[in-house]
Amino acid sequence: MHITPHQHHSHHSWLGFEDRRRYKNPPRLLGDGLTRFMTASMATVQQLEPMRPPPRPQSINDNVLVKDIDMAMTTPPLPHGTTLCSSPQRGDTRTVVIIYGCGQEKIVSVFAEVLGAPSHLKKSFEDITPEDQDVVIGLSAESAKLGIAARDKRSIIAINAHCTSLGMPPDVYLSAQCDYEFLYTEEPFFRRDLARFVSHVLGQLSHHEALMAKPRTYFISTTFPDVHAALPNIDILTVGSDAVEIRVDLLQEPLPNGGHSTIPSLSYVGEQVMLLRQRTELPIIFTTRCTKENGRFPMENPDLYYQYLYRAIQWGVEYIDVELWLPEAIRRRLYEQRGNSRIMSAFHDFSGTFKWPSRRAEEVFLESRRYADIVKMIAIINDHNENFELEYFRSKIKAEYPDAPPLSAVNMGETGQFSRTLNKVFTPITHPLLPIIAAPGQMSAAEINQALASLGQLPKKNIYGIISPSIRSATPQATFYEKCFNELGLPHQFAVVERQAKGPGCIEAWCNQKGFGGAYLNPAVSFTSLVAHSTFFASLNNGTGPILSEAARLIGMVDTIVVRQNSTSHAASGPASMPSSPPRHQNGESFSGFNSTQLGLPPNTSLVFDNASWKGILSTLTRDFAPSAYFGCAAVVLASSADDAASALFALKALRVGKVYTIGFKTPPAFGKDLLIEPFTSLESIQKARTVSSNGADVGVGSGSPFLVVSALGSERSALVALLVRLFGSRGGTANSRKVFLDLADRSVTRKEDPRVAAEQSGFAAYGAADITAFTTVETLRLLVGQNVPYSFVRLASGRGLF
Ligand SMILES: O=C1C[C@@](O)(C(=O)O)C[C@@H](O)[C@@H]1O
Repeated sequence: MHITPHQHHSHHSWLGFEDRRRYKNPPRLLGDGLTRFMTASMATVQQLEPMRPPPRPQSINDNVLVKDIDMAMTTPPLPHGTTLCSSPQRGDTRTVVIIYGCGQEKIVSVFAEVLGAPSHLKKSFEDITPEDQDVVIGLSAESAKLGIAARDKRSIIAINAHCTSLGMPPDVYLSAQCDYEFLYTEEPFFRRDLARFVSHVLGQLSHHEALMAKPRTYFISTTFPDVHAALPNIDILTVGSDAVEIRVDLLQEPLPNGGHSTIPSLSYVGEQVMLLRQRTELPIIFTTRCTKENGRFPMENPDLYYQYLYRAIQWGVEYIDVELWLPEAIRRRLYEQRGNSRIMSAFHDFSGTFKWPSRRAEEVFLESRRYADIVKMIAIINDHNENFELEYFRSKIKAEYPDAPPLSAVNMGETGQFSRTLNKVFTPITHPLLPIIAAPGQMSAAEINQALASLGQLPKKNIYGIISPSIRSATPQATFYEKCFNELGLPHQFAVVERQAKGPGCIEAWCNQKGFGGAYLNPAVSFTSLVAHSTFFASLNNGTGPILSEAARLIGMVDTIVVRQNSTSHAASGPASMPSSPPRHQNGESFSGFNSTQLGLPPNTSLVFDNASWKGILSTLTRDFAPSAYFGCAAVVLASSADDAASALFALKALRVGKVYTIGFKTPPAFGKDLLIEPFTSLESIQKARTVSSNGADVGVGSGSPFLVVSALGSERSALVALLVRLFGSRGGTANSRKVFLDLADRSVTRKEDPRVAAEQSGFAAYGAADITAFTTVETLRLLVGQNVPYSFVRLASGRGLF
């Protein structure tokens, strides 16, 4: 989404008269350019708040925050589960020890940089002291072997980093002894794979809770004998999937004699998992399906399953499929040792005699749930009615065991396909581009959606991109959304429409239609202005107004409007025709006084006002860095209004940054309470922040020279942004001091200086609007149509320019 900085009408000056005199001769170091900006911006930048004693930052999970917010209107809180994003956690705080191979010590500093910690090479485990807690320690594989078994596991987490490009498998002893193992290639090196791995194994990021909160989740069962074959099409294959299953039992490791081994070796499987993870951001499901359950893994030796499945946990695979027939001791061990991975218990019955309404079915469930985060039960049936028996079983389980792990249950074969359209948790899907289907009756995401649509379960809706007339080229966005709907088999229609301030083209008019299926707003609109003049929005939910997500509530800006059914009754399912303009009220002119039951939007429907941009920002920031790189750090946010800065501030709050210096806008009241915000009031204050040492007395409250610079200033301020970025850049520019610059403004239209170039020259990793837009689109589609369209597909399908 393009972020267009607002026009300001404020004539307040940034610095008071006193200050102006004081900075007539600003400190030399800061240079003339900045001085010119400060003088020039005096006329346009809003007055900064006087400094107040900053409160201590609070956790994003503190519900207290929400209660404190004064909103113009009280809105019902969003029920649990609407936030699709899990917030970053502090996670494992043990000393991270990276074991590196011969000549590979540089991987230690990459780990350190991703984690935002210093690194230090040491000679042995015994040399590690309690002072090293926040340091990433590197040990060579040779020296690590000597002490790894005896290390203090309470204070040390050992990661064996092995470069597969060197042609040797990892050392068997080290693999077995370490806590985790990171397999990587040198050329190309995928830093985002490392960031994802380490964020997962240290428990800083987890997608499981967010996935389980989604109304429906799917995973694609890949059936390739070699993952290489999947890679060219992986972006298309994974549209609509929330996870990718690697069927380890179907992998065929080539042997020198031209044949292939019955069981692929651990080192081959490790490489295959690495390859897949390098190319997809989706969580991976690691499956060793046995011969009795339609797989190829032999069953004579259950310990073999333990070896492979435990190794998958060490590789940081997100989901581990553990078959129920395995001895209890193995299932228990894997469950206990799963770390941040999740166990998917799996049960398949191919006998044709399995009955859902039986004591046995319930026993299977009860046994499965003992060591599971998700229970999967799959059977062959003979009669269509057995699909209804499964639905009865599903609802009974939900009612009788409300605290049990989610149940994923489908029937196989053509007769069972109906159940694949009804299952909501991790429905296995296939894709026409796969060599074989993984199980009889498997359907693709498009087939499931088409089936739901023809059964009236997925009514055709109108989904809008509501843009302001200033936004460029609406057509490519429409093409992109159409492509996605088409790929997913969704019946919806999409149109980009321009919003007017009032009358038939105003936002509420687009929303108040029978066939309204949701909208994104570009640019975002403030919650207060949306509801202040709208009797329609105010009339929703029996007069309590639209539901507001926690993000939208705090940010105050709405960029996504989601339609939600209030009760179990289904929406009117007749096909909605796409109007060229919203329906007019009878008297044509005024919308005041219309009520949602007469016009358009069906009764029992709520609208959820949400914000997807902050999630786009968070995903961009955590693509190449683990959340800990930001915890407690100082950040600088440049914007010409609080509205432009609010999504970024929310993302920074989620990342628990320590302190935020602001330039150009007034601290939004909602954030003043839970982020430590300090407006730059003078050149001197900038200078001071630049030079604060991170070893200073206030380490831990986010002081130290800023690690992150976020700019929401538009193209007309490019030169200024570049100047500020240089100012905060690392002087030495060593690998470990790489900082992050995030440019929220769309610069593709101007030829002005791109501040990202200046940022990269000054030791920053720089990200621009295209990245944030793509990540935001992922979130928007999840919110609007409940489907996961991976970032890589968004980038691919939207063309180079991204809309
Ligand atoms: O467990 C399952 C479900 C499945 O068997 C199916 O029926 O679609 C396909 C398998 O790949 C997967 O592991």
